Order: sequence, then structure tokens, then C-alpha cells
Amino acid sequence: MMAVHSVPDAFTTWECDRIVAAIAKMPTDEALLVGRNRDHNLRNAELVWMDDVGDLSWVMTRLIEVVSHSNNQQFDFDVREFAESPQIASYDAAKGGHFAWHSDIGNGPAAGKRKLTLVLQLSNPDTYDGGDLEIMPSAHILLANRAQGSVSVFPSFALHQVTPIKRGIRRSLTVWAHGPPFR
Ligand SMILES: O=C(O)CCC(=O)C(=O)O
Ligand SMILES: [Fe+2]
Repeated sequence: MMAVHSVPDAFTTWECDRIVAAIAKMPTDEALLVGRNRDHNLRNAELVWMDDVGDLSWVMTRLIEVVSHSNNQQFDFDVREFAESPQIASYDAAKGGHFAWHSDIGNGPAAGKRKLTLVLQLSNPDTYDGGDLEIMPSAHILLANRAQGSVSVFPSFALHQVTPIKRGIRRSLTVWAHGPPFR
């Protein structure tokens, strides 16, 4: 069954705060969508690519462990590499932050090989309203754990969205695991 694999305490709140502090100094890109379209009806967020930030290699090490464990526990997909930098997104209520229903499998050389999507909740859920990550791995919509430090892993083809944020700022880290196309 293609559900969502949830890891409640993948990172501590202290670790999440360290990641947010490291990216706070970086200039942001306006969110580019799969296929590099800009469409604020679909997504409004600001992005930092983790590979552009100074030493966060400990984060990548942990992300690889979590994805490997989730894949072994639940998916058993043929995943072989992390072909793209993790992305840290900020959704700001003051800017209409959201991301409408989409799948992460795109047309580019890397986006076309996405097999698993991992999302880490970087923000304390008491500091924002809305901004829910909803995932539809089958006919039902699942609400991702909002707890800071929790991780949700799901097939990259599954539709998912971030509902409009109503108060505050929500930050998330997304990383994809890649492999040969499904067949
Ligand atoms: O911010 C999130 O929770 C999801 C991000 C996302 O879906 C993506 O970057 O493709
Ligand atoms: Fe996505």
C-alpha cells in the first residue's frame, strides 16, 4: 500500500532551528516550479537551495538515513541517488504563501527521475496557521504531521499541496530520491 511514511522525530527542534538560522542569511529565489514555470496561482514561496548554504552536510547525512529507512520499511523502490539539492521553502502569510495540488515528477533530467519525496517540517506549528501539507497517495487526503522535526516521505508521483498559510511563516525542507523510471 502506497501510504505516507511518517517519522515523528527525525530532527530535534534545536536542529531545525540551526537549519533555519543557516539559511536566514541567504538570498532567496522566488519559487520555481517543476519545469521552471513561474505561476503564483500554483505556488508562492521563497526558496533556498541547501547546497548553496555553508556546512550543512550533517543534514544531508541524516536525510539519506531517513529516506533509506523509509524506503526499506515501506516502499522498496529502486532509488539510487540524490540528484538535486534539497530545497528549503518559506511560505509567508503576508505574501499569500501556498502550493496547489501537484506531483513532483517533471520533465527535466533530474525531476523526471524523482521517486520519493521527503518533507521535513522546520517550523514550530504554534507559530503559523494554515500551511498544511496534504498528500493524496490514494483516494483519501492525508494530513502530514505538523510537528517541528517530523518528516513525511511519499512517492513523488502522489498529488500533494500546501494549503494557504493564514498567519506567520512556515518553513519546510524538501529532498527527492531518484532512480530509474517506474515500470
Ligand atoms: O513545503 C512542502 O511541504 C511541500 C513542498 C513541495 O511539495 C515541493 O517542493 O515539491
Ligand atoms: Fe511537491
